Amino acid sequence: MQINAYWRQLGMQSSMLSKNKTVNSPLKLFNFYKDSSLGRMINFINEAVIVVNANGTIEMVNANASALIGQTREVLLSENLLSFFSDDTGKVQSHVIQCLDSSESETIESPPFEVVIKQQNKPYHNVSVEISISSLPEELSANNSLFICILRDLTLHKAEYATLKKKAETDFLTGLANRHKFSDYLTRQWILCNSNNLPISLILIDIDHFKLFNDEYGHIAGDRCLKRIGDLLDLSMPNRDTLAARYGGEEFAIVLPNCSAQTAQLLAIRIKRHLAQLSSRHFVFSSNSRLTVSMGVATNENHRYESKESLLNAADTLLYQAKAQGRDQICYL
Ligand SMILES: Nc1nc2c(ncn2[C@@H]2O[C@H](COP(=O)(O)OP(=O)(O)OP(=O)(O)O)[C@@H](O)[C@H]2O)c(=O)[nH]1
Repeated sequence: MQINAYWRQLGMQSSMLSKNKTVNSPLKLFNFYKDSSLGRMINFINEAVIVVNANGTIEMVNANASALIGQTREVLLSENLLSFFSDDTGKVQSHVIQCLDSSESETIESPPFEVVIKQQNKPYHNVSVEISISSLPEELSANNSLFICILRDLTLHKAEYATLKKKAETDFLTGLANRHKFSDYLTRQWILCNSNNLPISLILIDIDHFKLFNDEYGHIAGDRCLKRIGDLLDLSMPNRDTLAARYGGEEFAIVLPNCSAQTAQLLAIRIKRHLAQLSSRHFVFSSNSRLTVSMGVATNENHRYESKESLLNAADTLLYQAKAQGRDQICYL
């Protein structure tokens, strides 16, 4: 494909098209470069390496890069690097063009940036890649501005990051969100609900006399009890926006964005009923009484509270009111 026609097809600006840069046929250049020291060197680099000219046409490519894109070297050589990017916004294209559009005397070393590559051998399969672009010195370019692009597959890195992030946000014992995640989520949802004039509710749940349960059955049974309560809360969440978290030792919290006071109260009643059923079956003291919970429910409607901290304080006060009034009950305004 003619290079200028290619750029037009990509919708490039006419100023870019009119740049008077010397561009030889890629195949001709490939034959020229493949036996050069540069050509031999990139084959030994243990990274995916692509050399492009100022128009983005691929002039050299090593085996790692060819495997990453999922296309043979021969096919890649007649293509433009940008045609393999998945770039709906066009931001990556403009950035690459900016890097390649340097004057010939200028040395370019772009900080690495992320692009998504459409893998050619796996339809609809995209891979996130970090790319850095540097201009090659004149003696290696044979009078033709050349740029070396190093591509690093981010798939493994992203998977590891996701695993670590999940771990950092999860309570080890119950598998619910931990307090850190709860706090972040409440902050985000508080801002979102307030800016959209939507209510937001909070339920705090504290197990009654849990110390007695631990004293009677031991800490391992206590842990099992916390885990089962966590599972039940998780199963009771009405939608994906609702977040159940372990707030402290034997305390749980539920964030309910876009949820009215009435709906939050009904949910609290339902959860308490389910917990009572679970308790009657599994968590009964030798005195024959079962494990119970106390709950505080607060809702920010019509800007009742000035901050998320005030909402949290309100739910906490209501929870302690439930404790003070004899436990095993729900308090709300
Ligand atoms: N097994 C187990 N126990 C825990 C864990 N975290 C906190 N606890 C126990 O929870 C109990 C909390 O005791 P308190 O704060 O006195 O509260 P309580 O006995 O539930 O009494 P009230 O809240 O006043 O009804 C303590 O005995 C803690 O050891 C945990 O991860 N596992």
